Amino acid sequence: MAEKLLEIENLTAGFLTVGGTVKATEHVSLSLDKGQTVCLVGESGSGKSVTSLAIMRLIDYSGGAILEGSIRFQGEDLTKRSQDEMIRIRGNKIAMIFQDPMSSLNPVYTVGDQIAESIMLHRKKGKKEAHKMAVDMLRLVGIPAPEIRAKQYPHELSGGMCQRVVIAIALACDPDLLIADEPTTALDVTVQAQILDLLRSLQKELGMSILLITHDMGVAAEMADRIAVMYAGIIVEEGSANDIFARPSHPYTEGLLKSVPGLDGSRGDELYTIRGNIPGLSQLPVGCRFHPRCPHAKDICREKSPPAFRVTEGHHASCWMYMEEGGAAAWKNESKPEVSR
Ligand SMILES: Nc1ncnc2c1ncn2[C@@H]1O[C@H](COP(=O)(O)OP(=O)(O)OP(=O)(O)O)[C@@H](O)[C@H]1O
Ligand code: NI
Repeated sequence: MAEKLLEIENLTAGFLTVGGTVKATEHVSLSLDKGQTVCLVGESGSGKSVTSLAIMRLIDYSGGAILEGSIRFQGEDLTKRSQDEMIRIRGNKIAMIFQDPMSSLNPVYTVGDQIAESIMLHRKKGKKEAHKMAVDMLRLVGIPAPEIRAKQYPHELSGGMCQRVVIAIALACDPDLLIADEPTTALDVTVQAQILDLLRSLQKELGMSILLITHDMGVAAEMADRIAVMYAGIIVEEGSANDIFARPSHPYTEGLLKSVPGLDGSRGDELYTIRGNIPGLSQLPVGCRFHPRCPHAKDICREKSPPAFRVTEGHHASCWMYMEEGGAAAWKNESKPEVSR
């Protein structure tokens, strides 16, 4: 059995607003094994970042709170830790990188200084050694002429290089878990592919686990061992990447796949868009949250929220079509002809 690193159970997190408490994630369960990459995928506003902020307990600082559930990391429940204890965990065992590399770097310090700072803080090294290690880190993340680059400021580096520096800073503490929230969204496609390659090779080399947050199924296809699809604050489908791509079992997942060129086997000349928009937190529909946009919605979908049904071992989908045997096949047949093998 693979070793569990992170086990989120029933996580509900939300914000206090003038109109009362709004829940940005509800009953989210997700787990990640040692060395694994799990992708959390969904449209903008689905609650991906809130989930990562909850894991890091940074949500407490953005006007939010964990309302229910547990987050077991290496066997301890992070929801029960004090912020002082979290500071140690955040720096040393869990690292996080964000979408915009420029805003994560300090413009007035050289990149070498910034990496060295992180090394001094987390690895208790002296200044000289930390600077030497910073150059090694720059080399590790694939920056050419690292000795020279270390003495430069962020504005002297390209966006892709800055993101490599941000990754170096995150890895300076040798984390067991790296949470990457849309790490390549701000970068152009070629650089994006390079950064994803880098993350993959670093993961192999360092053995860390990655929770990768993305709205892009193409990125998930490249990176994920497992995929959790999030919609309006809940996980609507979860399974191995192979299962999700071979047999997307929630209409929302299928919509996401159809909207990416080439992923569903089509040539991508006629791209699909899921009709409508994701609902706001204060206007969540009754029943299945996806039903107003779902091409297969039935009466029950408008009335009751579906539980997670088992599609196959380790693959679940929260869609009423799974209630009756053969139901899944029923909606699949409406939208796609049977593939003969
Ligand atoms: N500080 C906050 N106060 C109130 N509501 C918030 C706050 N932060 C996020 N939300 C709400 O929580 C919901 C989920 O937001 P979240 O940032 O997790 O989405 P996301 O899936 O990461 O989207 P994106 O792809 O745009 O980053 C949204 O409806 C958002 O408006
Ligand atoms: Ni986000």
